Amino acid sequence: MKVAVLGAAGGIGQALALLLKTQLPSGSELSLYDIAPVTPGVAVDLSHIPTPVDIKGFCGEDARPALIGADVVLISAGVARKPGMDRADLFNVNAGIVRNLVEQIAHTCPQAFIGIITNPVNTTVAIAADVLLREGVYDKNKLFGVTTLDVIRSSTFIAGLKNKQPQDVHVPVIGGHSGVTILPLLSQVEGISFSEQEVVELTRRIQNAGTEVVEAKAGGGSATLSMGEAAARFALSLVRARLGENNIVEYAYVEGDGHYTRFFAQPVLLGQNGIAEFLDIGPLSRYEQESLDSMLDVLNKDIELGEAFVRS
Ligand SMILES: NC(=O)c1ccc[n+]([C@@H]2O[C@H](COP(=O)([O-])OP(=O)(O)OC[C@H]3O[C@@H](n4cnc5c(N)ncnc54)[C@H](O)[C@@H]3O)[C@@H](O)[C@H]2O)c1
Ligand SMILES: O=C(O)C[C@H](O)C(=O)O
Repeated sequence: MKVAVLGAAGGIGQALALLLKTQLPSGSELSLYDIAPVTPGVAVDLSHIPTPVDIKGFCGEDARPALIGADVVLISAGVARKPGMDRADLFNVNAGIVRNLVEQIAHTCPQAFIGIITNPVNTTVAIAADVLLREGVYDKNKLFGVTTLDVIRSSTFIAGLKNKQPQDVHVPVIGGHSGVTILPLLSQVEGISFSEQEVVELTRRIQNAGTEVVEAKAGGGSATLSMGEAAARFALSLVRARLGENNIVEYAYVEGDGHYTRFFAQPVLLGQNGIAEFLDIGPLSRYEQESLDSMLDVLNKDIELGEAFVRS
């Protein structure tokens, strides 16, 4: 099993690489790529950790040497937010980076599962899909926008509020990955009930959690360590599914049946060939249904921006 991380010298990339070096199954290969010249050194550094995971680092303009034979590719290459910006402000730089890297994936490891972390995820996933489509290798069951950070944040915040163990609190988060498009389904959290005010306040906190980190870092970037953990969890689920483990369900921003928008974060059952089944989002409360209805315009515009970028 070979996992490649593109953007591996960055804040997320290094945290993710560390977690993968220590948690990938025995015999796995970890391939680190970034334009930054430090990247081979990051790999040498990690290689001194005594785990049975082989690791190599690559830098420069050409990602292909890092991608040869990759089964799973995670993309966190690109710029991150500073205070006062929203995720859409990253589009101008990150759209081109994602397009370029996905072109190289299409030519080098077209069968790989691809997890897109680079923001704005609502748009970069559409870019990735249409690049793969243009190259004739798109399989919608193998492309994922990584929204796991919204899921783990929700567990943390609710556990804190309700005095529970975070690992026991499971929260579906649907829609997309920015502002109002992030919709936690608090009505589906088992064993916990919320007042109307708690629902409104928790939903807002989960939607603004990225900004909470950006402001706390005061110009030093956005979430990297919690995202490293989230991305590792998601990547390890992809790896386990690809190796044949059953019953792995994750939430991710994927191209489903288009019932809401072309891409939508929803639960998916993973299998050896990617998404084995697109699962239903389940019953919604009135508040959740109204929130869902009112996010669709925003999400559609984010997606159209990505589609137009690839067409241009
Ligand atoms: N999906 C999510 O939930 C989520 C969460 C947090 C951050 N993010 C996003 O992830 C991205 C990365 O964040 P970060 O904090 O790691 O940023 P960072 O600046 O620390 O790291 C980004 C890395 O990308 C590299 N890079 C830039 N252009 C490249 C290219 N063309 N090829 C290869 N590497 C390239 C840089 O050299 C750098 O090492 C941002 O867009 C951020 O908004 C997404
Ligand atoms: O908020 C950001 O810009 C980074 C990331 O999308 C997050 O949710 O933390």
